Amino acid sequence: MARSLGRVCLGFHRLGALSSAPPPPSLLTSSRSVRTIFAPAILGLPSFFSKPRDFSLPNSSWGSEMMRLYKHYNSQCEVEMEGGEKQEGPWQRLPSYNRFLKYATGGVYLSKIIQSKARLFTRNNRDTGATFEYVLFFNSEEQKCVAIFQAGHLLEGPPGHVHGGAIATMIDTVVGAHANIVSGPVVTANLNINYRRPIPLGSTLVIESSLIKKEGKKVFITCKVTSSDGSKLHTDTTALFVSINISHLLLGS
Ligand SMILES: CCCCCCCC(=O)SCCNC(=O)CCNC(=O)[C@H](O)C(C)(C)COP(=O)(O)OP(=O)(O)OC[C@H]1O[C@@H](n2cnc3c(N)ncnc32)[C@H](O)[C@@H]1OP(=O)(O)O
Repeated sequence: MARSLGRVCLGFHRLGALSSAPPPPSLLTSSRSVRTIFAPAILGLPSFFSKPRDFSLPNSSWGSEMMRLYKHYNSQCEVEMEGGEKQEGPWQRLPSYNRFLKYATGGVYLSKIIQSKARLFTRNNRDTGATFEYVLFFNSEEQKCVAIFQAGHLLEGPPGHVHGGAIATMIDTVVGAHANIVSGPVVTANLNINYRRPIPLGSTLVIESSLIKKEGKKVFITCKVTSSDGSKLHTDTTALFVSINISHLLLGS
């Protein structure tokens, strides 16, 4: 009983933190200005009991293109100054965990069994490399987010190629993270994707989002999916995000 109460309290504590007044805490790896009011819940806060796995770090399934691009951006997250001093660079790697909010919409708590099993689906495949392998980097000066994405064999749609819904998932993940940084808690209101060329399974892709404008509660973002060398455009997207209060999700309104 005490244990389950503890879990509920932890849940409320998280939500309290999410819905509290600005300024939002910056809870990513560095103290720079990335706004992460939603991120601790979306990306999953470390539990008190075990060190969570950061899924944005390389694993053995990553191919050479994935590693090359990872190193390219990661090397710009921290730059060495004259005299060996290290400073934050233009890019920030966004850590990524597999837990999500513990609550369902409709104002009803999920059953304890479902709560304990709930996971962010892009980060929940035990067969490493089989589905979504990706890492996100954010550049606050340029207002750009870049994901490097390796599409695993279980994402098949048309024979040998990636399912359109899986591509949409990755786009929504990138533009969603971007909008969240810009504006705090948001949901996708509109995602308009043009599919230009099929994506072969196993490909490494670059997904790049750019902020167009923020207008009141609305955030407009564009996004392109290209081949890893940038020579092929696979999709282009416009997206609209709308800011929400966290109670919007709890009440299912
Ligand atoms: C790390 C992992 C990150 C993953 C991130 C993934 C993000 C997601 O996928 S979220 C899940 C998918 N999205 C959803 O479930 C959202 C469901 N929809 C909703 O909750 C609501 O319809 C919501 C919040 C979008 C809009 O609610 P609504 O009550 O219409 O908001 P409202 O305040 O009236 O509208 C705000 C503005 O947005 C505009 N707007 C709302 N929806 C749309 C739309 N679909 N198209 C164009 N404009 C829209 C309104 O016209 C209004 O404009 P203005 O301020 O100029 O009058």
